[in-house]
Amino acid sequence: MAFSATLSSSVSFNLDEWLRGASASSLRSSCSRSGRIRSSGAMKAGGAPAASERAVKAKVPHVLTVAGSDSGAGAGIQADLKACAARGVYCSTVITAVTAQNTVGVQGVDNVSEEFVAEQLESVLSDMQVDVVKTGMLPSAGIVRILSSSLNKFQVQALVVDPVMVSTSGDVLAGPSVLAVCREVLLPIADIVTPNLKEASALLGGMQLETIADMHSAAKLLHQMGSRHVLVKGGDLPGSCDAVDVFFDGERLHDLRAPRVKTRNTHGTGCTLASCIAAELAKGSPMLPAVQVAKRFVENALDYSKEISIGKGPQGPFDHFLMLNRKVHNFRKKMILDPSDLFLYAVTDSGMNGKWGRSIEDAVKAAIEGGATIIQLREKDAGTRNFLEAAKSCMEVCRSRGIPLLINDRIDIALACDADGVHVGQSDMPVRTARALLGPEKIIGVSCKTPEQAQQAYMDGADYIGSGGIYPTNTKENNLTIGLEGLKAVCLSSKLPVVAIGGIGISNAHSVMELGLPNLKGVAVVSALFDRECISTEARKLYEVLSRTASEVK
Ligand SMILES: Nc1ncnc2c1ncn2[C@@H]1O[C@H](COP(=O)(O)OP(=O)(O)OP(=O)(O)O)[C@@H](O)[C@H]1O
Ligand SMILES: Cc1ncc(CO)c(N)n1
Ligand SMILES: [Mg+2]
Repeated sequence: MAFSATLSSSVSFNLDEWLRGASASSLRSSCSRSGRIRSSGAMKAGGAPAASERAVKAKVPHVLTVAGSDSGAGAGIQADLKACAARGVYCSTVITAVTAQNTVGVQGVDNVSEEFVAEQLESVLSDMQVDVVKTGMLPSAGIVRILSSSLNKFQVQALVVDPVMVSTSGDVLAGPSVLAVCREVLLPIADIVTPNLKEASALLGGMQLETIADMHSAAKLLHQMGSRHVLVKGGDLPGSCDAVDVFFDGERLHDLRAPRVKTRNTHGTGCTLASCIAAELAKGSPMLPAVQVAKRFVENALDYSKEISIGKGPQGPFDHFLMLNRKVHNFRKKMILDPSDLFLYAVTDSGMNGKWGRSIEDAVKAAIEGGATIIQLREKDAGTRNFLEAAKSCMEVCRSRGIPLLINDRIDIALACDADGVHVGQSDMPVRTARALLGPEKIIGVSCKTPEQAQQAYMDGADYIGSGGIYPTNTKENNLTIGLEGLKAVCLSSKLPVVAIGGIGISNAHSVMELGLPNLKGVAVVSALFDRECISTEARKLYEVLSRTASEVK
């Protein structure tokens, strides 16, 4: 477990390997039992596994948390699981105590018996290849001793000790006898110990900790107790407008500063921080970057969770996955595409808006007013910053009117403004990659000219197909016109709903829709709306044509 001190100070650490995302297990092969990292030359001399061996099984970075359950799920085991999942690391759990806890405080604690903690440790460690062990609430001296002997029996890469003693609500989770054993058996084998101010003070026999200078002294003293690295957390430091933690590696002190997020939702920050450190170590990170990444993760999650409200007590949990405060939850009624949304599909064009002196938002508002059922922002000329600002405003316009908004091509803009989805062309981001980036609930449309492309779109997980150009158009250069025959071929072979696009307007929309093709759900238009003086009037007329044709075809 002497792994990380040498990692952070050793120049022989293989940075390339780490940047490629190598897990601790791959680093382990270059660690001797004493934890010294050999040079990459020595690694080669030792012989890398054959490519075929490496390809057989992908080792997943693995953290084992030995901690208590928090029924409110803000801290403890639950925070650890969420933190590791958010950082892309597998997390197994040995539960030491079950607490009845919420945002008000801790109403009850039931310790798991020492024998059963031992049994859980044996189950996990005898079977699974754990990279890093992280400890949280260890409610009795006996449990600490059992953990220590398990760690003796089963070697792991690193040990992260979060010496949980008191919950944020002030309830005691581990008494003084536990502290004494922690000092005696855990700190000497810890790669890092992460006390908050109260815990650091208690470990140091009641030392007063009120300033950053006090934290420096505490970090050095805790290092002398055997932990290879020390992080004294200053979340509770009075009168500090930054959240300052002090890191000591035995040689240098680092003040790690982050702006203090103004929020009540800080329950579980300590557990999360320690789990993130463990997760980064499991991926093969050296210690200081692991701590920096973990601290940034906590800051980011707190900032993102400022507006969420869970529980009636003074300290709420936060959201590890940065999902819960999305305004989308308030407005979005349907999560996936309703094919009827494709009926009158309006695609914006920055050139046309420029020509008519309109903002994108005004153009979008007018299109919706006239009956557009879905909007796509296709702003090929806009700079990223301006596009994002416009996209955010359009999102507000569309959300408040219940109309889906898609972004053409720019997955980054779609993510940044939380759009409903994207539309991609055959040479843009592949649908599968877009899906991986956007998640399962976003809408993805793809342009297809042929039945083969339509089949592929379905297999790749697209939600709809845009097929064209149906008629010649100036909006898209060098665009092959597939005509009504091409559209027919795509619609007949497609399992996905189709919207026709390219040169369609009031004069010819009827000819497209009267084909009555299965899966053809509507038409997409650019110039017919946006290159006209009154967008809403044109949209209204087009909507009428489409409705009339639809009822004729029925
Ligand atoms: N309001 C805040 N803004 C930014 N960072 C914070 C804030 N509060 C705490 N932190 C950071 O969160 C991490 C955990 O520190 P903290 O002192 O809160 O731990 P803790 O008391 O053990 O937490 P808990 O017991 O609630 O799990 C530290 O990196 C700290 O700087
Ligand atoms: C179970 C548990 N572990 C740790 C903490 C520290 O936040 C807590 N409140 N509850
Ligand atoms: Mg804590």
